[in-house]
Amino acid sequence: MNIIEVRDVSMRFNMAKERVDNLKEFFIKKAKGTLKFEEFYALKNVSLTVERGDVYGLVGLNGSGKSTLLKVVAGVLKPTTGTAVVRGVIAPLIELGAGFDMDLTARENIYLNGAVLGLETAFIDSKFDEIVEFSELREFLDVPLKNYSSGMVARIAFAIATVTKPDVLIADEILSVGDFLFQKKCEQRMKELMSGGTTVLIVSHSIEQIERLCNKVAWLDHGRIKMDGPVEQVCEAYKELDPDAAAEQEARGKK
Ligand SMILES: Nc1ncnc2c1ncn2[C@@H]1O[C@H](COP(=O)(O)OP(=O)(O)OP(=O)(O)O)[C@@H](O)[C@H]1O
Repeated sequence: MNIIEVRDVSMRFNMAKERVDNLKEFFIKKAKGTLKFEEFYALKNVSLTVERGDVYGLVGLNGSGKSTLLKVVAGVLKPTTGTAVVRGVIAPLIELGAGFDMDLTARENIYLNGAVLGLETAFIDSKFDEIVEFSELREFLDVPLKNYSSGMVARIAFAIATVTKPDVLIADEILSVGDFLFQKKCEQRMKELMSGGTTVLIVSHSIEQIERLCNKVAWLDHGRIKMDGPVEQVCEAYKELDPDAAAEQEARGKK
């Protein structure tokens, strides 16, 4: 049974061709019709299916469209064409700090972020200690999040998102900002969730991590799926990527 179905998704962004320094200038140019945009496709005809229980990895060079695809699956971005369907409750860990207010303390943010994820206050009350234990940040609970390091924010975000046993966990590189001990702990919790039936869609630049965690992988290249399938096969091919060929291809793409 497919829990995630992405069908023929393309995502177009309009990129400004010239620099506009302020809002006033933007509106004047807009009113005059002199704003120039260049269309850019971050994703082009992407289709993929994730089955219940899969741990699905996305790999690809910088700018290949991995985060954009995760955002489309999480419903944060509406694709220009195509559809993305997820059958179940999603816990998105997409952008560090999304769903947090940096001026509030960690304690307040646990409730705020919980509410953003649709959790009841009574449920957060009952899980509060578990979240704090997992993130190992008890002594910083009353410190505003703006004074946290990125790894500390990731700890809180991961602890809240995984306290619910979601149907689908979507994680974008967020684990990479945690130290190696915390990464281990996150992987352990992900494995627990997976054995409880959670499906995982994860982006990582660590091929070792992808090989350790995933059973299937898609390799994105300039917004298209270059290859997908069993983890060994795709990772082997991706690791073979010749840096000179990649640079040449990159240069051709920019022309
Ligand atoms: N909101 C946006 N407006 C314009 N262009 C965007 C926007 N978001 C992403 N892009 C462009 O889309 C392309 C794909 O970006 P994306 O963040 O999905 O890549 P990625 O594979 O996750 O890269 P990385 O490995 O560097 O995180 C990039 O060229 C990026 O500049």
